[in-house]
Amino acid sequence: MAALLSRPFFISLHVPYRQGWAQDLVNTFRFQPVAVRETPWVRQLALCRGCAVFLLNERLNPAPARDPSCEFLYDVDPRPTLGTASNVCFEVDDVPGLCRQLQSRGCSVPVPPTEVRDESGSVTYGVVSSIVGNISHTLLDRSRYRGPFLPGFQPIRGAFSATEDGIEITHFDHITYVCRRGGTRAALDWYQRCFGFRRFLLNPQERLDKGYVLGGQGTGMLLLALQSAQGALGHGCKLVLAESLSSDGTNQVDTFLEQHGGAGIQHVGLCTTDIVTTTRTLQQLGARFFTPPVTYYSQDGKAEEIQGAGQDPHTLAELGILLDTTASRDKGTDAAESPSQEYLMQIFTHPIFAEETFFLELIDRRGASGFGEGNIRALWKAVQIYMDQQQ
Ligand SMILES: O=C(O)C(=O)Cc1ccc(O)cc1
Repeated sequence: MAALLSRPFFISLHVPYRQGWAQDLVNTFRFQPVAVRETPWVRQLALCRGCAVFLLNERLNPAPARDPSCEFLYDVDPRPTLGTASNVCFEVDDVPGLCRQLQSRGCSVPVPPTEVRDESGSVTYGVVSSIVGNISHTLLDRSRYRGPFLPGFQPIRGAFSATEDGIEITHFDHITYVCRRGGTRAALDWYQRCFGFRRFLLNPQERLDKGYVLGGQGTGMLLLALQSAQGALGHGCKLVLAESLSSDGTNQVDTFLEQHGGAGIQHVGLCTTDIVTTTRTLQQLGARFFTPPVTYYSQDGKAEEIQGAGQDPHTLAELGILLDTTASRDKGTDAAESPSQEYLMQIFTHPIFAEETFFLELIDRRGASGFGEGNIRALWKAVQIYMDQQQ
């Protein structure tokens, strides 16, 4: 029996010491610090917005010995020389059973099932390595724990009130991986076989055997999408796998591989219920977003498409928000044309670390559970323009 995985409980970021990323997530994106674990060697800070939790990990001092206080709890150390998002934690019922099953399928389990407890109860976790780059998955059973976060962490109270500050972020919508060339199929098979994820079509144009190919052969990228078995209920996890098809190595996927030093998590989609207000507030706080090419809003029928969806083309153009009505509702692998009132809106931040690697996305789904072909093309072009300007 494959595991039934729900939305990630947390996504772990590992950052070099004193680079200020925690401050950025708190001051610019208004993630709230909820719990901290600090030893002389490591600092782990849980930052939360709605149900989206980032665990920000910093090594303060080189580990002198194999002692638990030198290690990151609920994770493995990817030993980064640069910022990286490397762990996605899923809550599961039976950690020992799932770890045994994964091991019998040939998976590496760097942290075997381990119990951690404090006065509020106990949790069991294990960590399994993904076959994609530096990614690992923490499998966690919190059912016996009553504390606010996890044992080993101290709660932080009253940092600021996250209510009614104009930022409506509810949960992680999807996680997009960049795979090495030729690696997406193997990643697809691994997540299907080991975690019971199911393939879904990004939009009605995608062919099941080919995947979604963006741009011409030799220039673009290949995308494949998966969702966890609970995805159909709207509480699962969506994964998007991207691979470069370019022959000259100058696109955003190749740039990620080069600057990240291999495959890994490229971006995380944060679900919002009000993308216009949230984007405006975040821009005022200093967040920087990719602006789509000017031709995006003037292309044939775009203004009508936006108006038909009940949105204002001027507002979306002013903020740089993309809107797409081609993203299909979840119909498994037999996606059909979706009614026009279903649509989604997206906007992508600039990379949040010093390198052109990891970024965030805001996504506002209005009935559409796929991904917008026009939006992905627009992001692709916007990033190409930005990268050309950086050179
Ligand atoms: O639209 C999304 O959120 C995706 O996840 C698709 C995607 C994948 C890779 C890119 O470099 C850009 C867009």
